[in-house]
Amino acid sequence: MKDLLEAPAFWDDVPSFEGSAPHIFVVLGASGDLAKKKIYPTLWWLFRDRLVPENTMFVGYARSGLTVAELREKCQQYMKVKEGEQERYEQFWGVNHYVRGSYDTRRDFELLDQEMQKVGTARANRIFYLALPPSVFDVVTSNLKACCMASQGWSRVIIEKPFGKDSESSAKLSNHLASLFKEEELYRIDHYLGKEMVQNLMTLR
Ligand SMILES: NC(=O)C1=CN([C@@H]2O[C@H](COP(=O)(O)OP(=O)(O)OC[C@H]3O[C@@H](n4cnc5c(N)ncnc54)[C@H](OP(=O)(O)O)[C@@H]3O)[C@@H](O)[C@H]2O)C=CC1
Ligand SMILES: O=C1O[C@H](COP(=O)(O)O)[C@@H](O)[C@H](O)[C@H]1O
Repeated sequence: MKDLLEAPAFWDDVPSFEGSAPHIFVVLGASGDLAKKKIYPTLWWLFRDRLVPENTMFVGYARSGLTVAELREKCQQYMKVKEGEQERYEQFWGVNHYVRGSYDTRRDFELLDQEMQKVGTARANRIFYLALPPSVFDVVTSNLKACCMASQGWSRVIIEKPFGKDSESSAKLSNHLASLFKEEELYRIDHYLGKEMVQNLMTLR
């Protein structure tokens, strides 16, 4: 598995990296801990290394009334900006936007959709990252489905663990998501599986 992931030929052949297509990456819960410590730093490093399509916009969404400058300040200590990267770093924040809104109000998701229409084109692909407590996964995904799907491009929803707290709540979440999205539109992430120690479990055993 590790060999496969590391083989350059594997990545060279990936057909779905749409380098010139416009993309909008939305961080829901942008004001939170996961967003500042993991998501924005990772987005910055991908942007810095030109591993996201050139024409990508980022939109943060949360109930807190933040400006992009305030969001930037919250993330600052985790971004690890090195010498010589400042110009690219400014470019990164230059393509960032922020929308204030609640998780259970449809009107706010309509406004998020309007912002996405403003910053991107109709054919932009949309990626939604739920950096949110599991208590709002249901209502947020319902509102995304109702108001925020890409009109011409594709849409994807990414959820960070936990996917429920027992088999019943996990099944409930899975059924809810399956009622809204096709399986290929969903990504479930457990960043711990990317940790070196976890990846070395096979060797350790
Ligand atoms: N922090 C981490 O390192 C990791 C987190 N996770 C998972 O990621 C998700 C987000 O975690 P994290 O960022 O730490 O969480 P936070 O508690 O920081 O929540 C993220 C944002 O969600 C909003 N929020 C918080 N509590 C509630 C609530 N009760 N109802 C509605 N909105 C709320 C807040 O934004 P606002 O008030 O502005 O709307 C907050 O900034 C969780 O599922 C967590 O388990 C997984 C791995 C690591
Ligand atoms: O998933 C989790 O991640 C957080 C952060 O871990 P980090 O080592 O990547 O900083 C961790 O605190 C939490 O216990 C774990 O469930």
